[in-house]
Amino acid sequence: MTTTCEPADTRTKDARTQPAGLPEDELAPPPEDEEDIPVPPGAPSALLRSLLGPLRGRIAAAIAVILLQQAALQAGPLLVALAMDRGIPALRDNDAGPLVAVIVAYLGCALLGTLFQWTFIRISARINQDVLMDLRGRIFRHAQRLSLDFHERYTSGRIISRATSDVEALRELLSEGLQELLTVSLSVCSISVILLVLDWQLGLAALLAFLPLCVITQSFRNRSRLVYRRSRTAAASLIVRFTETMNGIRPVKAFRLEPTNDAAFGVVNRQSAAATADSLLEVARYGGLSRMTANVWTTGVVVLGAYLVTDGSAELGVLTAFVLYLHRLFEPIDQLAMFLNSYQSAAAALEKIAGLLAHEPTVAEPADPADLPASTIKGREVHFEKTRFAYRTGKEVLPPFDLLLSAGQTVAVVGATGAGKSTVAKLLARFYDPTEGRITLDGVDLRDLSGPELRRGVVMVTQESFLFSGTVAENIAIGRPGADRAEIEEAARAIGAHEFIAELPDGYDTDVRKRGGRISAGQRQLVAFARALLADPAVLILDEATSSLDVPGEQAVQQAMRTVLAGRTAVIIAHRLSTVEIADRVLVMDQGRIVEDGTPRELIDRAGRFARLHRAWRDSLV
Ligand SMILES: Nc1ncnc2c1ncn2[C@@H]1O[C@H](COP(=O)(O)OP(=O)(O)OP(=O)(O)O)[C@@H](O)[C@H]1O
Repeated sequence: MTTTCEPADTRTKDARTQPAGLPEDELAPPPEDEEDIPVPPGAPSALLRSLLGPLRGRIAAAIAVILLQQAALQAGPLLVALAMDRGIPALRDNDAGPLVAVIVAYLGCALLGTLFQWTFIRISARINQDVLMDLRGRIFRHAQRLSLDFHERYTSGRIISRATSDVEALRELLSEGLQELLTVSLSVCSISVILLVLDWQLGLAALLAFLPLCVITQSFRNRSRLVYRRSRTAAASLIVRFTETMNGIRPVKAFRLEPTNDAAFGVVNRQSAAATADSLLEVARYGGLSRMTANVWTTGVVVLGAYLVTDGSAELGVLTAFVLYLHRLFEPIDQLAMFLNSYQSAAAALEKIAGLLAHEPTVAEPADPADLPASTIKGREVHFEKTRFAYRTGKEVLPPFDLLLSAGQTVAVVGATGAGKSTVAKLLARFYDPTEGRITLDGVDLRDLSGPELRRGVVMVTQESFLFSGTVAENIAIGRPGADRAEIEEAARAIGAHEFIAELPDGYDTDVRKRGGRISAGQRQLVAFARALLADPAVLILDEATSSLDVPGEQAVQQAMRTVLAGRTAVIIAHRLSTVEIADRVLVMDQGRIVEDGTPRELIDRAGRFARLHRAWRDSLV
């Protein structure tokens, strides 16, 4: 029933600006519905603040250490100037003292610089790890909290790309970019001050270079922002295509979809490559322009310096230090380009992560949860009161719908495909909330029940009987976390699953591997029933698998159903009419309405829709 609603074309105008050489329709970013998740203004910066806020102390320590490292580093050329203008003249007068002092100071600074650099890397590595761990945890927790309607349109691949490739973009910024930014800004500030102190005229002439450099940087930022957004979208599309294909590997094999998928993957792969190439082109353009500006400027300053030295208004040692400092001033421009590269990529990633984290679940936990009334019996009364429901994108599936199920009743719901059977079940399991009206459990609105209370109240066993990676025992224990081995085995025995589990290579400790590859569909259903039996809910919903089992398998499942349903209120979406025989009541649905309602016997005698279905089924058995 899971659908992926991909709007026809959500490309932005800018995203359609493609580089030459590849066909335009291929390079357009794949249609994505991410525009459906608006990013509230300020959300990315608020997220960043909330991530860095708790680490304020360590960040301050990192900045202090990098300041000290810069001081040690920038002292180098000053000491060279001192050696040339004071040390060497003193040596000519047979006084080696000043030169030796300068050499010792130079070596000391180099040693301290290395030490501070090492300390900074240690502190910043811990900050990075903490931020990334926190962020990954938040994405995982939030994605789990989000409602089913969200997951139906925001594919799992996209969530994975938020938690992997987007977090990776942030990691790059934090682990390399931030250090570069701190080093570059500190070295630019300290060198600027030194240059002005050494010679204010030359210093001013050198610093004027920042005017054209700022213009070039701003233009790079504006141009690259769009390219990086495109690049993040393309990276997500790659992961989406990958996960979708691997999740659907069985239909892929069954329909020999490999060539078609190869072609489709090739398109997103090329889109991603083109986006990355565009971003690198921007970096190269920025790096080239800024370096050329810096070189032209350095030449001009050296010419001016040479003139001042000839004029006698500057010393040669000062000009030498100036040239060394100028080299250091402009050298980090390449680093700045790399920083801006990681910054833009991380900003686009942070925007997408912030959008996901700001999205609130539509099926929310109640602020003031209510408890279910105490009951002496296992089952509870279920009441759909004037319930209407429409999926986010579609027409109304349930027109005003009223249904009362008494406690302990086993109800089978039948009807043509698309009649709304699963929708009724999913509303009762509170996967969605009704658009209008309410659904109550012993008179309490499902919306007022807390998560744990709802889990005790209603459990749904879905068609796929999904098994998580882990052992068979762990899969059964999902029904009641903390259940001991005896309880797990008791549930399996009651369901009739013990025999086949005992025959598995490691019995209950057999790893079912991904999607229970090692056990059959019927056995998977039995494990799912044992899980439900252990959960012991008041209301159990079974969305019966459509796959036809062999006769012994079907009988085993029928028997297991009787055990698991005993005493509780049960709703079975019945795809096999044999299942209906264990029901007290049958509902026939058509276009979201109940068109027949009665015991199986009554409906067969009434000669209506169910009777016709039943007759056809009986005839097919002979
Ligand atoms: N997630 C969804 N988003 C939008 N529309 C949906 C969604 N799930 C179901 N529908 C639509 O709601 C209607 C009822 O679907 P539902 O799955 O409840 O039918 P059903 O009786 O259970 O069918 P089946 O026997 O084939 O499982 C159908 O028209 C279907 O297309």
